[in-house]
Amino acid sequence: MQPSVDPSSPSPPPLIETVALTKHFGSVTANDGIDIAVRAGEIHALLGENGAGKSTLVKMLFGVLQPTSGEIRWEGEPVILDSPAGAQALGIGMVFQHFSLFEALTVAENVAFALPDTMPLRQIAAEVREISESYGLPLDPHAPMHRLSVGERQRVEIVRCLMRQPKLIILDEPTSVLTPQETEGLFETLERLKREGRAVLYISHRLSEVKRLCDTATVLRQGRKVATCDPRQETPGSLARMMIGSEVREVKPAPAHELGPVRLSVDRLSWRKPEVQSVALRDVSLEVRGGEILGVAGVAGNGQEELFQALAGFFTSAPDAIRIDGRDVGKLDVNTRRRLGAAFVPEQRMGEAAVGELHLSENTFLSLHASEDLAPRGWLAMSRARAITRRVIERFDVRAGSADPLASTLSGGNLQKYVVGRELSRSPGVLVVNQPTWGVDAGAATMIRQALIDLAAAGSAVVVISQDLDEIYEVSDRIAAISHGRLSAARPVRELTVETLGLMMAGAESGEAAHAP
Ligand SMILES: Nc1ncnc2c1ncn2[C@@H]1O[C@H](COP(=O)(O)OP(=O)(O)OP(=O)(O)O)[C@@H](O)[C@H]1O
Repeated sequence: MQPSVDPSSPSPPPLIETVALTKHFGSVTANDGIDIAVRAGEIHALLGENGAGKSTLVKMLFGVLQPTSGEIRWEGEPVILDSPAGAQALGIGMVFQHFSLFEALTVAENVAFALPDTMPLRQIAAEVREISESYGLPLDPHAPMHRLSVGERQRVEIVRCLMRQPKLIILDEPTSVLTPQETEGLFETLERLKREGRAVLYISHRLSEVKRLCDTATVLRQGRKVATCDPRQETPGSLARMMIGSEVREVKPAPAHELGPVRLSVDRLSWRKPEVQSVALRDVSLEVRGGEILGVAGVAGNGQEELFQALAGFFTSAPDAIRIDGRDVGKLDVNTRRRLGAAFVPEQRMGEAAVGELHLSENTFLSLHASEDLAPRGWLAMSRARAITRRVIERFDVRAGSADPLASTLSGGNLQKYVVGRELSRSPGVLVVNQPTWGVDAGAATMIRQALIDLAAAGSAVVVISQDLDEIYEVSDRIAAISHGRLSAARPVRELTVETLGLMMAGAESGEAAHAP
């Protein structure tokens, strides 16, 4: 006999639920009594400003961090998630923002590392192919990792996660590294996972994407839950208001100003890093005058990193291939270029721009000791480094648990604010910045972009390398595109449509050449 269904029976419990979940780091309360419920078959956004507590919450759900108090329930039952392996065994998968893949291994070999049992590599390769085809995540299981684009690497992480058949998939800012086409592809995959009855917990600062994709949103502010809503009923503006508690300001364009002389120039620079996976720079030339911002647009992996490294002096070139304020600097190292008034913000905030194990003042010292003379006659002027750090924290609203925290204890977006603020603190004559607002919330992104515009308006030459086309259009006076290591001629922003820029990013020098037969 069929069991009869009682219409008054309660709906199934959420797949995962937290009750008063709390996490303290010393005196910092990163999560304060959070209740969140994620149901099977929904895409649930987790929103909040930088430092609101999103990463802390998902790390507890994946067993990386242990709660100070509160409860996690899985399918209605209290559970203790004391390791990622334990979370995975229950059916929880996570795709982190920073991938953990081995360059020298193939796709299938990388997947093999994440699997609990020993499965023959041939079988793994076959399953990778099957999953990648059925979920619209095209991958060659035998491709070496170092050949893969950022988007393809993320697919490896997702396929690796799906191999375990998770019921809940957590994604931390998955679209920040993707091209618009790759983002579309990812959304289709997530929709399919939802149709299969799996749940997706999705951290993002891109509110228009959240509105389009997600069924529910939980909003955190300063460690507390402030709202649960249906983002489809909201606007990006109303979501931002819930996160911040006030309106997001708009970027103000620079007042009309005269351009000064050329402050940064590159003349026919060609270069290839010894590493196999690097992109060769080919005959790159550019000029930036005082008072202007040159935006460099491009899909990740087209030589942006190499261009940044060339300008910052991570490697040397012919003396006159790069000039700062009329001086040949091609042979000079980064500190000497800094002494000449240049400043640099690399894409990798942790590792390249900041050392996690050091306090912020020590990081300030490391980066500015040459340009700010913080080690006169061998004395370490740490009190000056601390004073600079205090000013940066204040001006850029860096939210931290103490006056001089370890860099590793800052949330990703707050560390980015510190790094950008530190480099801007000296009002450099030349600034080169790679992905200035990566991982920062809408309010902080506005503040950083405004600071770049104000710096140029005061007479500096600024190069902004960014994958975010909205950002490129918002801050730049002229835009060039980088493709396969070649930089197009720069065009004034007013004359450049997104379509033309798209063609330039695809390698057509003027944007029209792509139409040629
Ligand atoms: N290991 C730690 N030690 C001390 N404080 C920490 C540690 N990890 C995080 N915090 C603090 O906890 C708070 C929440 O950080 P969390 O990384 O969860 O924020 P977030 O919402 O993910 O931010 P973002 O959008 O910038 O990534 C921040 O104030 C951060 O400085």
